[in-house]
Amino acid sequence: MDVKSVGVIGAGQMGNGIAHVLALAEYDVLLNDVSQDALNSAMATIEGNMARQASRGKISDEEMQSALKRITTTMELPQLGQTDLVIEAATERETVKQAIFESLLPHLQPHTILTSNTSSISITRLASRTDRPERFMGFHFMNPVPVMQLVELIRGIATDQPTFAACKAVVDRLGKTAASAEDFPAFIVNRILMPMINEAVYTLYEGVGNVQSIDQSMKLGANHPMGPLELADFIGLDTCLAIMNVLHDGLADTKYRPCPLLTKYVEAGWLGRKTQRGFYDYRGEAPVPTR
Ligand SMILES: CC(=O)CC(=O)SCCNC(=O)CCNC(=O)[C@H](O)C(C)(C)COP(=O)(O)OP(=O)(O)OC[C@H]1O[C@@H](n2cnc3c(N)ncnc32)[C@H](O)[C@@H]1OP(=O)(O)O
Ligand SMILES: NC(=O)C1=CN([C@@H]2O[C@H](COP(=O)(O)OP(=O)(O)OC[C@H]3O[C@@H](n4cnc5c(N)ncnc54)[C@H](OP(=O)(O)O)[C@@H]3O)[C@@H](O)[C@H]2O)C=CC1
Repeated sequence: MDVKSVGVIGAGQMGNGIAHVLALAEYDVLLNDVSQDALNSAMATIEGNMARQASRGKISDEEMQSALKRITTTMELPQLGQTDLVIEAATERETVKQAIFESLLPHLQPHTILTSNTSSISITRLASRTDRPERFMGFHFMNPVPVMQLVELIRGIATDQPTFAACKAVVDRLGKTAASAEDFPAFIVNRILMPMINEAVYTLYEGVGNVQSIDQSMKLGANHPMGPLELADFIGLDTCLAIMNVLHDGLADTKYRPCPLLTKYVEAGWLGRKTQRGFYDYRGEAPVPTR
């Protein structure tokens, strides 16, 4: 199937990045969120990121202008029923995702492929609640979407080959690299990355190091581009905790138990960059460690 139009649900940091790269690859994009503020700020972010790419000669001004014209925003979820491919990128909570698919189903064209950008949740289980488990997949971008090369493609137990091929063709047209992952909790990248981040929070919780020494150690000692706590703030501490809970529940192994300090930050509403406070405080000129 030839995908021409894509609906993106959730205009947070992932949804805006996904809309950005799809529009530059000449797909028509319909971006949806429950909040008009989120849609407005997503468009402002996309414009700012494209302007930076244009200023560095990565894209031309014409490419930027025509990409921006290809993105339409809407708070009306049913409108996305007209698209060929839907990528759900709303909050990492299974009940939220299920409710979205339930509301969207009556409006879908028969051929529309449904996908989720979930970081961890079972694709098979999400698919089983829809009318098209064979045309349902995990389509997992990495953050920041315009920069990161990888997209994990996750087949549910029922996903058919034409659906996989259509999604792989989209990844190819984006100029990104697809990695196939089996449908088990958190797939490949987060199965490995998130326990490392959780362990960094335990290292902080047990006083082995402070925020600065932990991040500096992993940057200078292991050549990571960001320290694990800086990366956790970048991803969102609510998302990190949600992924750890999926690993813990899904694999029933105590080695995945979320660090109580991670839970405490989330309960405080200190979710990282998106709320201006997490392991660092971002409200001043430079980030300041909170521990
Ligand atoms: C949780 C999940 O489900 C899965 C995940 O996504 S896990 C998270 C995966 N992501 C990571 O691990 C990211 C780790 N961090 C990094 O790779 C780097 O720190 C980074 C790429 C984010 C930034 O790199 P940096 O060298 O420190 O900063 P910076 O120089 O500002 O950025 C590098 C380039 O990316 C661009 N860039 C950064 N963020 C961008 C964005 N949101 N949109 C567009 N371009 C962006 C910059 O403009 C810059 O471009 P040039 O090379 O043209 O100058
Ligand atoms: N952060 C990351 O590094 C990565 C995240 N992901 C996954 O991508 C998804 C989105 O994450 P991220 O962008 O970081 O999260 P954000 O919190 O930045 O954005 C989520 C957006 O979804 C909106 N939303 C919530 N409910 C609905 C709904 N019913 N319909 C439409 N929009 C809704 C939220 O609105 P409001 O704020 O009003 O609730 C918010 O704007 C998650 O599944 C996450 O696991 C995947 C790869 C990397």
